[in-house]
Amino acid sequence: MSDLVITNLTKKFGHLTVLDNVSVTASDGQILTLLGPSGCGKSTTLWSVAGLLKPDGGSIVAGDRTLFDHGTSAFLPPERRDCGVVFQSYAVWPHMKVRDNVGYPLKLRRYKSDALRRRVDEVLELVDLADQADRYPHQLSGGQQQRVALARALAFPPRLLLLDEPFSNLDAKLRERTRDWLLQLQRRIGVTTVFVTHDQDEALAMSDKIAVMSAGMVRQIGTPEQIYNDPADIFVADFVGTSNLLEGTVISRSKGVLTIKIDGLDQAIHVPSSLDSDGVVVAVRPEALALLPDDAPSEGYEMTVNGPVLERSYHGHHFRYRVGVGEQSLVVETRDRTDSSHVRVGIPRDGYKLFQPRTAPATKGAL
Ligand SMILES: Nc1ncnc2c1ncn2[C@@H]1O[C@H](COP(=O)(O)OP(=O)(O)OP(=O)(O)O)[C@@H](O)[C@H]1O
Repeated sequence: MSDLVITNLTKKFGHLTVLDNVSVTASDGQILTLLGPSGCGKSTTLWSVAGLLKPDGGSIVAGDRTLFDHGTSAFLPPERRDCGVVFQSYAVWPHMKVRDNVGYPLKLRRYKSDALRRRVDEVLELVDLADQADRYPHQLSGGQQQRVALARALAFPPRLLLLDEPFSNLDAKLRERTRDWLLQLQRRIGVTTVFVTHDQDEALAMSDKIAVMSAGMVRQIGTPEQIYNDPADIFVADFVGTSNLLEGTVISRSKGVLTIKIDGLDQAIHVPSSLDSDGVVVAVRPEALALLPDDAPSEGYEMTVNGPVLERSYHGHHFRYRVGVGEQSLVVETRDRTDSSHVRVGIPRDGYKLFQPRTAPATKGAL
């Protein structure tokens, strides 16, 4: 088992910089998730850790072993890194029985047949596939094949478990069950894990730590709660979960308090902030908003806005309303039902965050 320390990792494909000084760490036994949109460099980072790609700069250290260090030209070949890798496509061998798939890495390491059989049985037990050992992959469901891939990754106890979008091919229900199951298993064996996904729900549910990436860079590193509740910039606020992003203009500032006019509304709000830009974006989660009667008092809220209900839909555990705010709109998610065509939306004091427009870092304060 190992800590993982990735420092200033850089990778180019031709002129395209795919990783731009990526630095991130995982403590022993943690699940570190690389989260970001397609093409942001998640898999390139993971493959660099596995040794399937050679970066152009930086270093990767796992425990007391340097896997890669550009400075000293160190590059440990993949077969000596002891990484268990699981890909989205399972990549199990169709012509081999389950037990032979799982035993393959042990065969490569010249395990004697008794020890090999014992370890294969042990790992199949671990992934709940003991009764499938003598079947072929095509006789198994997608979820079971994914567990064969996982068993193979765990057969020779890895220092690092690397999971590249492992649930993508599973349907929604199975995906959720497999995710819960994998989380429990990871906790039991305690192997340091790097998990790649573009699915924010998966990232929030699975991780000790999330690194949000975009365009080859790490935008924010934090616990799931930190990432969700205190996003560092608009990109993170928008990518992780749903955020309303209301654009506004600073009309005056005095002693650390900004007066802001939300575009399209006459109304001004006064908020403590050290932002020095002329424009601002108010980011607020749909579930943080309150839906009030049109004439409700505004006390207790930082801001209330009145507007027409443009859309409404029912989602089982909540209703979702889109409320017009001048030219903009706010999505409100609440258990409260209303049939009114015009409502008042309350934005609570600790329920929003101010950003400079685009990608500048956020001010302190809860979202
Ligand atoms: N072998 C390669 N040659 C050229 N470009 C590549 C190669 N591998 C990846 N890229 C490019 O590098 C960028 C990052 O790819 P990467 O697979 O790491 O992204 P990702 O975040 O994992 O995306 P996805 O979720 O779609 O897999 C992409 O623009 C991709 O097209």
